[in-house]
Amino acid sequence: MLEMEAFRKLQPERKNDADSSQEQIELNSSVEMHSPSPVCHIQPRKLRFASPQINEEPQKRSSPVQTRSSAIAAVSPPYRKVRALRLFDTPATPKTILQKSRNHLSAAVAADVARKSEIEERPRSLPLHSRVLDNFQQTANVNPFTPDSFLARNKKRCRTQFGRDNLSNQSLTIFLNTEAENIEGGEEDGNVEVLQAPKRLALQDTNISRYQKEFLEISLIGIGEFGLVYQCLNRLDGCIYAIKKSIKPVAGSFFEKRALNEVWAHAVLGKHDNVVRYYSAWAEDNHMLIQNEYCNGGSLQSLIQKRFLVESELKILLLHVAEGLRYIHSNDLVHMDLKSGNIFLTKMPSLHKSSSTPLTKEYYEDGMDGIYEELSNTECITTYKIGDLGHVTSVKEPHVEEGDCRYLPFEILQEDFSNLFKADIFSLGMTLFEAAGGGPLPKNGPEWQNLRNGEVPNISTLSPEFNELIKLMTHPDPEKRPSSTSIFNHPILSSLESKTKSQLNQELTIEKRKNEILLRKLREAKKLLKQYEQNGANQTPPASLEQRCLRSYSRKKRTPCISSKFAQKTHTMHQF
Ligand SMILES: Nc1ncnc2c1ncn2[C@@H]1O[C@H](COP(=O)(O)OP(=O)(O)OP(=O)(O)O)[C@@H](O)[C@H]1O
Ligand SMILES: [Mg+2]
Repeated sequence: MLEMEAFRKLQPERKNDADSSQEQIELNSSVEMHSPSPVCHIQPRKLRFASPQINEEPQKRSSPVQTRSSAIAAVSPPYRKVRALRLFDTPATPKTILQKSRNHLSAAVAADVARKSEIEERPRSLPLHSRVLDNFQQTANVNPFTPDSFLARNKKRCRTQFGRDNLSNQSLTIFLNTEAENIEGGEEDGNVEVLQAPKRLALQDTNISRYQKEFLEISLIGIGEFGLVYQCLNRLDGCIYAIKKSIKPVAGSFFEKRALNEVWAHAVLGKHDNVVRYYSAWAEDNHMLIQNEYCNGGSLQSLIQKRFLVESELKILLLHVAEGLRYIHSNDLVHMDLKSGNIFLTKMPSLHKSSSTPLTKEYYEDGMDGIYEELSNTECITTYKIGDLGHVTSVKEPHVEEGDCRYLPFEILQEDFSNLFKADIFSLGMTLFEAAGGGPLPKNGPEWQNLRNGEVPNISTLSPEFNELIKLMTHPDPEKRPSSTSIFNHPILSSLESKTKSQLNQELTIEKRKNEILLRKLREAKKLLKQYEQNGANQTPPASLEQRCLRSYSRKKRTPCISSKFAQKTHTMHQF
């Protein structure tokens, strides 16, 4: 209740702090833009700001002997974002990462930055190319989510220094090993201070102007708590991308860490079919920009706002997201903000049109209507992708920045981070429940508690097995929840799991191509037959061809809608 009280108190404070223009867009929610008439779906969610008094509050932890259900009942509402602010003096004047890292910048840089920050409150762009900073040019971040970075696990943040032209994996590994050894040695000597790990490269030092030069902005497609997302065309490669631009300048603010975290996570995880693909990231005018794959189907959240998913669709959603999670978890990372607003859809036409002559009306009139229709129909294959990796953290060194409380399990709000994989499973269970029509999900109160007490209501449109699986995924005991791998192998997905999605896609494509080839052959054969008919009875067609064509023709006549059954259709074609 204290937290709720704090939350209420904070609302006006937050409004006062924000300038009026940014107030319009700085929604505590994810919003998707729909063209041509943009509609904003606002979802009140995360608490991001807190007063100093709250930070001073002693942290409330449940007694270890307290039962889970009574513990759940004791906490309401579940807003815990205040924890994040313990790092800072006040929300308005955070001890910035930039300030903290000054010791590690060269004297020239430090002096420069200090002078500039005195002059102006808001950090200014310092283009990379306009600065002559030898030390700076030899620095680079080491992504903390890569396996290499674990070699230097003692380090909280890394900024490495190595030869300009030796930026290979090998040199990086050597560097990290040396660094780790140095740190160990330093600890033995009791001289940890001297050997303290360097801080990361600040965004302010990497500002570069790319957005206008490289991209053509098409439209604003979404507004989140952290960023504005634009659909952009790359001027050079001609492809569409989603570019997420932080709403505020992040350099030197609390959000700098969040922004870099998202980039680091994307760079490590953006190579799976069920995770939004990452292309590049840069700092511009102290804003963070992330160039990602554009998902043309929008978010699951926007789909749910139009209609709920039926069980067959939910199975695909479950399969895809479980696969994405399996991949994330296999890297010892966790998402921590899985929800319908952070799952995106891509829709690809299932028909891979060949370069051959397209089927024409003639074949439609020739009784090929079913096949014509089927081949002309560009049905879409939906792929669900996990996006918004801003909360990703490593299970080995968790820095948990809690996501949306509507999807979070109780143990996370209790700061029990012992089984973070299962926290993602809980969030996925809640997402399925919401997508099936169980929403809108509560943010607090008895309903919120019931959902975390194992009392997830049955959804009448779902099979008992699917309802059971949702219950298992949202079980109050994290140990009882299935892992991403066991969900993937669950009997409910057995019909889908026997072949992977890409295998099925490939098979479908091959079959359709075969079909097109056979249709072309049929067309050619019919042409020949017509020619023979026109040339008169004196010209006898070769016996084999005549036989083949007639057989096919008669079969086609008997089954004018042969396309309705794919097997029947291919059987017919194979008569050739
Ligand atoms: N790759 C993408 N393709 C298409 N649309 C996207 C993409 N990324 C984001 N969007 C749109 O932008 C919205 C906000 O994106 P995102 O969730 O990444 O921002 P955020 O600021 O991190 O949000 P949050 O409020 O969840 O922290 C999404 O809900 C979605 O509508
Ligand atoms: Mg989001």
